[in-house]
Amino acid sequence: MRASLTAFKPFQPDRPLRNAGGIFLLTTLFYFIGAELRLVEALSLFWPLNGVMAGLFARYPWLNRLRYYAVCYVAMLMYDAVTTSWGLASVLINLSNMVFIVTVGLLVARDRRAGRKRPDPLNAFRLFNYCLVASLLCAVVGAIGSVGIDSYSFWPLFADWFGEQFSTGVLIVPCMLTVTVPVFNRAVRPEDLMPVAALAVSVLASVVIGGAGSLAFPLPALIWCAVRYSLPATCLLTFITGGVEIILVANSIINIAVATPLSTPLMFSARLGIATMAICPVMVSVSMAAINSLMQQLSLRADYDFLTRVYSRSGLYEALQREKASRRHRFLTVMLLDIDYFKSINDNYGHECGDTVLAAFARKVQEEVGEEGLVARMGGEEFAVVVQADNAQQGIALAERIRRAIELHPFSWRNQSLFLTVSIGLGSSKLDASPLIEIVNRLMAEADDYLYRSKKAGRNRTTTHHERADMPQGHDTRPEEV
Ligand SMILES: Nc1nc2c(ncn2[C@@H]2O[C@H](COP(=O)(O)OP(=O)(O)OP(=O)(O)O)[C@@H](O)[C@H]2O)c(=O)[nH]1
Repeated sequence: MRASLTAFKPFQPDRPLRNAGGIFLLTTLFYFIGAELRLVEALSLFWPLNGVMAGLFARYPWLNRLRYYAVCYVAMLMYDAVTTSWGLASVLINLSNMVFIVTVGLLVARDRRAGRKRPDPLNAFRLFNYCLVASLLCAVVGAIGSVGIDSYSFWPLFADWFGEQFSTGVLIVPCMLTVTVPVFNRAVRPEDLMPVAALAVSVLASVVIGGAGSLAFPLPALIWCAVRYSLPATCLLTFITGGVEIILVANSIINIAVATPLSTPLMFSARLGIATMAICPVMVSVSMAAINSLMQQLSLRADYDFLTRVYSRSGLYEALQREKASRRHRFLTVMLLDIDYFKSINDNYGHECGDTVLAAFARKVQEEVGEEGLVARMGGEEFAVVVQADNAQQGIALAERIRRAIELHPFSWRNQSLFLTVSIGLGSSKLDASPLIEIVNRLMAEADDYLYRSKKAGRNRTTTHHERADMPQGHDTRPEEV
């Protein structure tokens, strides 16, 4: 179910007709929703269309084409032609919607071209400013267009247009840019729902207590959501909270002016307050996303070797710490692998070739070891493999498999095939009650000793303390060498 939802892509660069159809349908749908929320004949209480379409054009940069904007505009005009008697005023009013959509769409597209894709706090703040600029421009055109069909003069209309566009834009555009199919990595626990519960309680408190300050009641709960949930979830919850607050204020269910009746300036102030509040959780959430991604990068950098993508020395010990509980087998084998005459690769083909070969070598070893063992780069051209097995022979057989695989593998470098060999020293023992790290350290020293012997005996071989009788069939019979 999730896979098919993820695979579904409503807009694609090479499907112009489908894109145009999608834009037409979405415009009509959100125009309908906005029109249904109209308090009076003229202006809507909550107008999601501009935020949704601006977010759509911002999310899919290839939609930033005159023809797609035209489809959107035509859909609005057609809706008005069928449902209102605004006549020519509709041309100007809908042009104001387009001003908002195009301004945000183009400004975000410009950001993308500048390579600012990552969710960082500055991007969130930039988005806030883009909505501000787009709302001001939209309000000028919208107020001029509305003067003829409304009893208000220009400035109250301008304030209404601006407040409405700005608040819905700030609430909806981040949502549109981040919305994804949710991923639940583990079962939802009751404590995971606490921030949402706190949010519901705080909105309820706004209704019960009332007054201008009550609009800010959900802020701490929203910040809690930002810390606990993902960026898309935070944007969605912020949007829902802001939208609900606007509707509750407009219907006097949240009474922010106990003594005076609801008027346009009051609504203007409420919308601005909600929009300003909305930026806080989004900024906290993007900060959290940036910190988490940095932490992940740092721990990856520490745990994995950057060049070869296998564990680093410290990463190996971290992984062993995690493995300590699972002793599924009786034996542990530690191998040290050292590429033979690696210096000559650097000397003959250059350091870049040496790096490429090291990465390919690590990949090949990892491929042979599979999921069963841990591969780490201990430094330079020396690697370690740690595997659990049912007996010592399994470890020896794996070492020989790796050695043969490397010997036969053509490492390619600029249309040439280079062949390498590897010397392996091996230590293995029964798993006893000692801590795993202690056993590994002991076996590592043993493996190092046998690696030295492999090198000394002529390289391209595996050496271990196991007697010939213990060795798998078909093996070399040199004493102490497999
Ligand atoms: N390209 C590249 N070379 C490295 C890296 N780390 C270590 N080396 C090189 O690996 C070479 C190791 O050389 P030696 O220790 O003399 O060993 P060897 O040439 O492999 O010979 P034996 O181990 O005795 O078979 C040195 O030339 C190092 O500069 C690396 O990250 N990238």
